[in-house]
Amino acid sequence: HPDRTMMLLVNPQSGKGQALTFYYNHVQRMLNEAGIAHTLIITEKQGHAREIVREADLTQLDALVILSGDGLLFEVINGLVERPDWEEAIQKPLGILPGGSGNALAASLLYYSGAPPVSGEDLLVSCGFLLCKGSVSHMDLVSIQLSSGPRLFSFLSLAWGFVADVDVESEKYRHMGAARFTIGTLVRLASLRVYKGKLAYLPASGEEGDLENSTPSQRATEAPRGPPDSLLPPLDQPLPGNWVVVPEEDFVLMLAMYQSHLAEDLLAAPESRLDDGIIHLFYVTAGISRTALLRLFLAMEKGTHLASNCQHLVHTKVRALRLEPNTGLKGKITVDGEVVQYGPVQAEVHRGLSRVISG
Ligand SMILES: Nc1ncnc2c1ncn2[C@@H]1O[C@H](COP(=O)(O)OP(=O)(O)OP(=O)(O)O)[C@@H](O)[C@H]1O
Repeated sequence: HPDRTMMLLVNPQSGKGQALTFYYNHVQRMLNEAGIAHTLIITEKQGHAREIVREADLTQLDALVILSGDGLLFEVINGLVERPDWEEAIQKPLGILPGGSGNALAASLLYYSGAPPVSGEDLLVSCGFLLCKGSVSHMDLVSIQLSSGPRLFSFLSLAWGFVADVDVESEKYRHMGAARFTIGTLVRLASLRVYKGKLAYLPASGEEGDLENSTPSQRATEAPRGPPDSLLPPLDQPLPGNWVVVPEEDFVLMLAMYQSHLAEDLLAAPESRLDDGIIHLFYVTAGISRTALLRLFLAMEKGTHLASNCQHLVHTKVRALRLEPNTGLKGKITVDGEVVQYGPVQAEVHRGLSRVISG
């Protein structure tokens, strides 16, 4: 009898297109030796994993594991939340084996475990060990409301401006693996620009309190999937008085992170923990020089960017935030690295809503 049974979803196209090779070279043997039975599912197209997870019988499974980039896990999480039994389904332990080009969650899990940082196939093997050890932790999810469409549940990041542009534009360098972000950053630096918008947040310190006379901020037409947002008024309504409005309206980037790593070699939020219930909000205001911005990104490899005392970089811990970009100007917003509708967006952290195998 196997000790555990898992569903393993593999995106053969992720990263440099080596995920299946990784499976046959490393993962299959590791799982067999650890007594973990697994059903291998090779995803065929975008949205496939989401469909499978929405319909799957989860009762016989101990975990859902993906061998891919962060994009596939985003689909799995949102597939779970869309189920009528979402409350139970979102508790199903998730596992991640890095096969993509970003692999931010995999790198974050290794970092939380205290092991020294590694990348590429070494990261895969290390994450394989964490998976086989099998201890499970809670993981924060952040609900994301856009001006239309259902809520999204995010485990990694919400980005606007420079970082979102690099994320999207560097897609074409995917075959380079993790180096894609370095190349993308250099290319974007050459055409550095300002993004205009309004940013506000609810600080993580002090009195939070749920919304008084809580107006449900989910649209009435939306199926009630996922926990309600208790800190956010509807997107078109004013914010409560305990929110902080950022005085500047000219930005180079906004990045909200809830894991430590933005990519394998980008330690963006060194203080972040899996289930601390905190969104690390970073923004860089306009006026920063190209050199200073480059220096920040280089420092991020070691996670020392916050010690650099850059006047244009602000870091604060929040429970919720709202961004209203000036939509007259072009720009991009990404959630866990996936592009979403450009326009007003707000987010609220749901502490420990999901569970992940963290070793
Ligand atoms: N067989 C497939 N062909 C094309 N796209 C797929 C396939 N299977 C899944 N996808 C989609 O590809 C997208 C990217 O996947 P994923 O994020 O896992 O890899 P990646 O982009 O290489 O990695 P990263 O997000 O780390 O950069 C996801 O939206 C996923 O749904």
